[in-house]
Amino acid sequence: MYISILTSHSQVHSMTTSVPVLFVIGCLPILLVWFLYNHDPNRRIRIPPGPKGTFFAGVKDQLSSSPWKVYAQWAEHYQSPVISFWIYNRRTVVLNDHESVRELLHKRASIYSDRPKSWMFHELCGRGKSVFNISSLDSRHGKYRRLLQHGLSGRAVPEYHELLESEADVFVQSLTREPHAFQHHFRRNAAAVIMKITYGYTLTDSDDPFIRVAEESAQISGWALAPGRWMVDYYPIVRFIPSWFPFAHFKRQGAKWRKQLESLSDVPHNWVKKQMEQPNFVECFTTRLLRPNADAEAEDIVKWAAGGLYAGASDTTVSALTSFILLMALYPDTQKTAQREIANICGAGRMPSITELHSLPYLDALFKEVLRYAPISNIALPHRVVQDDVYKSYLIPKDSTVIPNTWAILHDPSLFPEPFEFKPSRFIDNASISQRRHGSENEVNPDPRAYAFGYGRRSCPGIQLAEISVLLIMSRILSKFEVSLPTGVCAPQVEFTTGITSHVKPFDIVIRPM
Ligand code: HEM
Repeated sequence: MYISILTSHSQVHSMTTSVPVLFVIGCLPILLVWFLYNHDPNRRIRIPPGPKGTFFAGVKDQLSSSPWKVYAQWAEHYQSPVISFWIYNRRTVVLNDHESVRELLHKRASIYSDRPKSWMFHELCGRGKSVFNISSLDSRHGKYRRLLQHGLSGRAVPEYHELLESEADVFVQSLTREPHAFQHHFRRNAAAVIMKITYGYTLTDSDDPFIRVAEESAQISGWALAPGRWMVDYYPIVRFIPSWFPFAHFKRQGAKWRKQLESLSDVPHNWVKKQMEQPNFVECFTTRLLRPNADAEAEDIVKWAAGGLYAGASDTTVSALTSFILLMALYPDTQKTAQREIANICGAGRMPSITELHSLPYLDALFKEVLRYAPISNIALPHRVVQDDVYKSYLIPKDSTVIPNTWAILHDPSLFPEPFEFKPSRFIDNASISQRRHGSENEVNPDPRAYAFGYGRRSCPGIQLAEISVLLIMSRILSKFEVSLPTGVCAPQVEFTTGITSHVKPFDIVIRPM
């Protein structure tokens, strides 16, 4: 009976049209609940807001030479410190405030400490194992960190005091002879210290063959890592194009750079091994770790960890010291206050020893203000999140590149009142230095080192060495030289270079021995 009713054509027709209608009507309450749920701004989990960009390139063409400023403007525009957008096919999330950075990069470091993959640099150039680029999921990452922390820890750094002091003396002599070449002297000082610590190698002159090797590697790495330059970084499928193919220039270039980088990184390592065959070789980071019968893997780990030291140290302290000396010319009162403090504590005309540096609170504040005002790494290095995560009402999708906007944090007026003023006294006025070091969340003028040296499991392992090296050279300059603008020259606008490490753009200054 039931079947016979259904076989009637008209009845079948009316049934087939009414079923979907009934279905939709039945679903309406569910759809309504879904709509309300998803459009309730308090409950909806959504991707952080941000500009859409174009279909192919995303926002790539909207990023100026100072992307950190653009990110900060977008954060203001979208009224959200966490913003997101596409650069080509890569989801990028920028953290513009200290709260999101602390919560995600520090507290959830186990999932936010990976690096985004650069197919050109990591795979084609074979640099995926480098300290800076290795994946946090690779067991080598932890091994590198342990070796570096051991060689650069608070206990290890005092072993380098003698070296730092004697190289600081060389620096003072060079600056007295050629004051205009101050940047060159900063660079030589940084290289001499790190080459001795890492390889036990004594620098000959500025045209030293080891320095040339290191600079060449850094230059090639810069080209291979240039954001937006290599299509293979965004569309990795193209890596399968054969090298002979007319449009496969990137593959031929990658293979060439791979060979060059391999032989360059072997130069200092093989030199140390040769030294170790001599009875009186100089002890250093590499010799302490190389065991006589170490297997190839263990030796390779030491080689890469040592390579990370030069890469980390060669340009960063140079940037801090360049900013410092230029700012001294612009802020003579600050310079005088720091000079008075040194004269009071160490005696007029005497240069502080390394152990005296900790009794100079104004110098310490000056160092912090240089790091804050002119961050060396405005956007640190990019991190990658390895799984989907939810922060407040935002979904941070797995594989997003996560960029901490250190510049925005260090210029946030709620953290650092009058952020564009250069004012070292901000770190002395309210509380003692020790209280600030691990300050509370809502503190005003917190210690900028918590941001300037990066985040989570990727934070800079060289912080202690960097700090003492920079403070020492600053103190030598302040106690032996007077820095000023040339007579009759108005104070120039402070501008910054772009790149992984940022510098204050040089302008004319006069450096006179006192
Ligand atoms: C004032 C000087 C310095 C500053 C401001 C600085 C800052 C930084 C920053 C921002 C990062 C990236 C952190 C992140 O990804 O979150 C970093 C990483 C690193 N730095 Fe430094 N650094 C300085 C000096 C040094 C020195 C002297 C060394 C070595 C002796 C060094 C070795 C490294 C290494 C090996 C890494 C890579 C860490 C990793 O990816 O696991 N840095 N540094």
